[in-house]
Amino acid sequence: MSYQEERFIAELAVQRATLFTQKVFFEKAKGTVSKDDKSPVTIGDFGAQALILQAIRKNFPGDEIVAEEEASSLRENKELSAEIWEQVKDIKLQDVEGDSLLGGPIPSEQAMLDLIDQGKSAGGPKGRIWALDPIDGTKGFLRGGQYAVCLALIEDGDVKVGAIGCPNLPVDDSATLSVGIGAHQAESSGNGVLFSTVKGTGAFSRPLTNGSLAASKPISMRPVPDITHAVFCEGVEAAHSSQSDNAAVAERLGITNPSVRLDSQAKYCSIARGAGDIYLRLPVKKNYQEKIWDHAAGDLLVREAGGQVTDIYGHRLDFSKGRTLATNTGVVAAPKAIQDQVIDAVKFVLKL
Ligand SMILES: Nc1ncnc2c1ncn2[C@@H]1O[C@H](COP(=O)(O)O)[C@@H](OP(=O)(O)O)[C@H]1O
Ligand SMILES: [Mg+2]
Ligand SMILES: [Mg+2]
Ligand SMILES: [Mg+2]
Repeated sequence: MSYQEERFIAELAVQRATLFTQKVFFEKAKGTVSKDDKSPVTIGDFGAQALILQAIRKNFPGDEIVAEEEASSLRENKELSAEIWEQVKDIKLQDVEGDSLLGGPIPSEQAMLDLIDQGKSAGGPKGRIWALDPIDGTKGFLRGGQYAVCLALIEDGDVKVGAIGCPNLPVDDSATLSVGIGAHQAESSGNGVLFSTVKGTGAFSRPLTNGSLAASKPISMRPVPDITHAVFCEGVEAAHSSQSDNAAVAERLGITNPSVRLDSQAKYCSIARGAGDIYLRLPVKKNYQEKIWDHAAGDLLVREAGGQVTDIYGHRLDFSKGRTLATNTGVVAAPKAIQDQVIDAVKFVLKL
């Protein structure tokens, strides 16, 4: 199977949802509510999920979907639901054919809520399962930093297709990243990248547009002949990944370059295009299980760009265990040639 149709729909759906998130990004009030686990969700997360699930349901009605958000809190919060609908109802690509391929405008507020609730699959080892993170890095989104719209197709536990929209990453692969990117910078025309990949075909990027897809170009990780010159990409939120253990691993490897800190799967995207080399996500809480939607697309993108992605023990991420990576702990992503060296340093620091 070539997955060309899946890839095209995924790219276009992510592009349209990203347009929506950008609109919310520049609003002062983002309709933030706190979920049961105390993490934030916004108008941007809910709306992007509705738009992408509409596109999947229209084009691949038999597939299952594992998505991060659900609509129960919105059904009780009529005001927020109405606000989201107000923002979602007019979203369309300036490409009539493409927009109708995705299902055109969502017909009603009720239809929007029902779409948001279409992502409750339990996941697992069999069949075609889409994994969606409508906004990854919601805290970055709220801070005015990096965030990403992430979609992957998993078939029989194996990631086959990935598409990631990063509205605040520079189009230029080698541009230096500013982490505390403000609304002013984010609005500049040089930002907004759509990454995509199909297993066995390499990794690609293109500028995000508000219409049809721009031309894509292949990307790859950069060679690291001397590991002491490598650059880490790591998270901003200290509660999601241990920054002190990360620093200890860097020291063990002799790396003195400062880390590039950014929220979301923009970290996978950055190392996949050679704007950084190593991404470590070292556990903070002992029993935290990583979510499949936080990693599926990025895992394939990095591997297709010449990297390896494992957990802290060196085991490949296993997307067949349900909604979480239940058998993995943490993430270590690096160019293939140096991955073993990085794992050795991680094991040393974490005393594994
Ligand atoms: N204790 C924890 N350890 C690791 N990841 C966590 C976590 N608590 C929340 N997360 C996840 O971290 C993601 C953001 O990652 P990062 O810090 O790399 O930007 C969040 O995605 P969302 O923003 O989609 O909720 C959330 O799923
Ligand atoms: Mg979240
Ligand atoms: Mg996420
Ligand atoms: Mg999210």
